[in-house]
Amino acid sequence: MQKILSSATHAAEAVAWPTFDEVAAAAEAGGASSKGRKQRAESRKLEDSLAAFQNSPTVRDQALALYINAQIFAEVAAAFVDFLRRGMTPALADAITQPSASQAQIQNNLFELFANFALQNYGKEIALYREIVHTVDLTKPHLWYPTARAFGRRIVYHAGPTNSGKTFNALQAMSQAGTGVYCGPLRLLAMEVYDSLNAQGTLCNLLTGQEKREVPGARHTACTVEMANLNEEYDVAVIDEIQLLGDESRGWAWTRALQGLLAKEIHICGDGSALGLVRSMAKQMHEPVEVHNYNRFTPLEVQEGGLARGYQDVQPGDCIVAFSRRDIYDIKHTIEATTGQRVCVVYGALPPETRRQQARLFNEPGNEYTLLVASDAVGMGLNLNIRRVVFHTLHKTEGAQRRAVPVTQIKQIAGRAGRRSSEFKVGYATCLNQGDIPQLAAALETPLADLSTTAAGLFPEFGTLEAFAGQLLMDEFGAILGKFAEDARLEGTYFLCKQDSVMRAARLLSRVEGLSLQDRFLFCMAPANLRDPRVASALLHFATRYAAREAVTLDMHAPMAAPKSSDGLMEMELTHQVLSLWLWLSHRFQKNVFPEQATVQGLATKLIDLMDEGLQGLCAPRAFGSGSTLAMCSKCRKAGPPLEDLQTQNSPHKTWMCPTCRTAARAAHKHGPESILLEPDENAANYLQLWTLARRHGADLLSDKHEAAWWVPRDYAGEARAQRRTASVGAER
Ligand SMILES: Nc1ncnc2c1ncn2[C@@H]1O[C@H](COP(=O)(O)OP(=O)(O)OP(=O)(O)O)[C@@H](O)[C@H]1O
Repeated sequence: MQKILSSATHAAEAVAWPTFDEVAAAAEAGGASSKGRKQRAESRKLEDSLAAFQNSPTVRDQALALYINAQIFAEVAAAFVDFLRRGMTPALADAITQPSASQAQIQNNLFELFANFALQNYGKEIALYREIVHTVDLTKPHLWYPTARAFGRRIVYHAGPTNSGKTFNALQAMSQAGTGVYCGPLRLLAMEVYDSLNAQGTLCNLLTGQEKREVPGARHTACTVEMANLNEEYDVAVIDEIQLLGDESRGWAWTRALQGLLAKEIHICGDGSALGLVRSMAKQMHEPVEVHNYNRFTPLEVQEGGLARGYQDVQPGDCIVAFSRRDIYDIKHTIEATTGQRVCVVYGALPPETRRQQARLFNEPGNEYTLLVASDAVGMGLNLNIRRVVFHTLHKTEGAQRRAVPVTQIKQIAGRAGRRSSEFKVGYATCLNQGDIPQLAAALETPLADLSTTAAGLFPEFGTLEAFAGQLLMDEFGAILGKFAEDARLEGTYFLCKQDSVMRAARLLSRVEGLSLQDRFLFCMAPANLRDPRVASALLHFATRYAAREAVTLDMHAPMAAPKSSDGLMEMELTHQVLSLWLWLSHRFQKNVFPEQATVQGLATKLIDLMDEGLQGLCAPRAFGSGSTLAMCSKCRKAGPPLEDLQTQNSPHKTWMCPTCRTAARAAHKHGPESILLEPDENAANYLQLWTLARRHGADLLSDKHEAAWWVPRDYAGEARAQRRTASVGAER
């Protein structure tokens, strides 16, 4: 502020400006002199100058430096102009209207008077806003962890491509230390580390959002990064996949761990793209960074040509990567039907235990499971005996957008081929379609140094939000969060993580009364796929019971039998998600409010067993055996039933179309080519209402009821946000 006040004295040497005290005394004395009044009445320039000051965006911005925000500026500026009119001495009128001064000079001088006026008359409002601004000052998050700053830490960055031994070496350092913690991006990875350390004889606990396994005597812990305990002291901490600092939703968890862990040595593993960012964060923290560079153990080669005859050309050891659940099962079906080989599946919506079980089946030599079909979830964590990665496509459909798979992800996924611990000494990568291969080759050739993670994510801790809310006197959680995002001050190194899912939960729970701000914060932070109405209604139900001070029990029973179809399996995946949500909450609220945790855990385990069993039976090769030629959708080119099956149905059509494309074509015919696929993702609470509405408007429900998408006439789109939904292969933590 000092700077602003003194800057006001540059201008208008020609006529001396009265001081603030002189103007205030004149105003106090009961008004301006008659000359002042006369001049005020006569001089348009005087009024124009005052109006220009009051409406100037520059002045408005300058006022922010005085902590006069946009909300109160109009009021303060109007009161100030009124004050000037009351204190309009001839000297002041002359100064404002002097012909030799520019508008900017006059505004500068007026600003000095304005600053004094505001400080004297709006001190309380200014102090309040100053506090708010400081609460949301996210420019120096490393200062949020004073104990860590005083701990004398050292950062060791293990940088290299996939399959180069980074994690192995970091874990060696951790297991050899007296105490240690591993912070991983997935539950599955935390479980792998927990298992392997315990198997080696280094006792290790497991801590994820959903479970806590304490091993007596353990001095090491494997956890998911969000669960990192910043109050515990360690000799060595490992933070895996450090480039996820830049993840738009979860980046805050890596930033928090990197800045807040109390460990003498922080070993971070990643592809090297975050090195620059980590160096600059370390500089702020005054901590040294030591870099260990790694090279891949085995070569990785691109295979030209793709799969000439489609999935009939797969070979044992192949991992096909697709980006939607529906594609994964279509491919599994096609391969099993045409080749007679058995296929394992791995995708994010499967519980981690099931994914590990599928990986074990695939890795085990001598069984019939020689192939794997996976989503991008395969890119991290599992040790797999993959010879070749085959990309089904290099585009992902997210919401309404079709986007190229990012280069870092292509590298990470393709890098799974030819793992050191596997039997394959060279890894290969290719694409189903030959046309995608140049994109694949270019991605794999892109040097890691060219990919940089430029900013780290942040998300407010509850305490910060609470202080902010207290000052605003707001109690609607969604509005508080929105205002926080609006007012947050950030600088280049940091960004505020996306809040979509938290906001969605806030809207869903907005009518539940009886939740404290902290309760609401916890319910909204729970990892839950609220786009699914069943999960959304479960969250609503849990919060409502909790708010009514009733025990939050689960009225669920384990299914009697393993699922027999992909739909049946999806039902179980959803049930498992609800159980996971309940377990996550049960670890954060009192045990008596979420009772019988062990029973729910048991139910989840039973469900996982049934899913494992179901997956083994699912899509077993049908009687028509291998070698059948499958119909191919004339639009999307997905495989369908065997051609001979279609022929026996005396199908009059020479071409075949899959149910999705058929529905789309029917919708285009009925509603016009402009018809669109609608998904009500805005607020899961009104899902059923939208469904009813959409049906009433004649929308066509897609064949897969869980995909919750409808083709509707374009003019219906105004009633809800239209967006294409992809099946959830979602990321899990
Ligand atoms: N020195 C070693 N001795 C024995 N096995 C090793 C050694 N280094 C690495 N490995 C094995 O090689 C494989 C790849 O190592 P690691 O997982 O550490 O690689 P990474 O660079 O972290 O890869 P990613 O990022 O893909 O996980 C693992 O199976 C690991 O156990």
